[in-house]
Amino acid sequence: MTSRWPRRGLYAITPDEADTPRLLRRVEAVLGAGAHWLQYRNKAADAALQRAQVQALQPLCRAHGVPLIVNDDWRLAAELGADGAHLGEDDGELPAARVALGSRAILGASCYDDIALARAAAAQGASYVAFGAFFVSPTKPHARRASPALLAQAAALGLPRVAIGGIAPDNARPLVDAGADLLAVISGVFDAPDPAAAVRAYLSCFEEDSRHD
Ligand SMILES: Cc1ncc(COP(=O)(O)OP(=O)(O)O)c(N)n1
Ligand SMILES: Cc1nc(C(=O)O)sc1CCOP(=O)(O)O
Ligand SMILES: [Mg+2]
Repeated sequence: MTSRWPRRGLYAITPDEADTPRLLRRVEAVLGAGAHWLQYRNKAADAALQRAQVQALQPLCRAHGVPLIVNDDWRLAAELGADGAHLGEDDGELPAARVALGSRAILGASCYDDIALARAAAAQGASYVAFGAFFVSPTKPHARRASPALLAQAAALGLPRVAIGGIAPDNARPLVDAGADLLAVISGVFDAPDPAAAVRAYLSCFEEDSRHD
């Protein structure tokens, strides 16, 4: 996984969008502006719509050289040949997902505010560990909160560290400074008045020479 895809950057996550042509237009703008990874997440869609939307997103992601990661459902990811799956605490077992998806797939694990979960996920074949929420999330206002210190603690795992939860262009840089490799964002990108400009603002947080001291 680590050699095929970028290890740093913006990890855009789709909003709950029922209209598939509109979803594709929204995602196209975000990938065209330089987002590095895409997660398909639609908590409001039934299984048929999820399947159709993953299939619709696959050629778009391929055209942009961006991996498509399916939220929650590793079986769907495996069946459709997606680039990976993201699992939270209620989404099944990482070892089974790893076997089904294969060694080259991206397998993400939610670790919330818990370094022990991250150590266990790494031992069970996760490709990255995700911590959050770092700020109040408009998408998930009741998400448990994580401290940036976790990002430094997780460095020893040797896996990309993903930060999520209420991340905006103006609060993201301290997370990158604390060790976040990928910023995972829904509303800050897709609810922005200009999503492409928002993507560029997040990407600037990774630029060494634009760093504020
Ligand atoms: C990159 C990333 N990190 C965390 C999550 C949250 O996963 P989960 O806790 O399973 O919650 P839902 O997304 O399923 O509501 C994620 N999806 N992506
Ligand atoms: C899906 C999700 N998981 C979280 C966690 O903390 O694990 S926070 C979150 C929502 C992220 O959306 P936004 O960028 O709009 O805050
Ligand atoms: Mg989940």
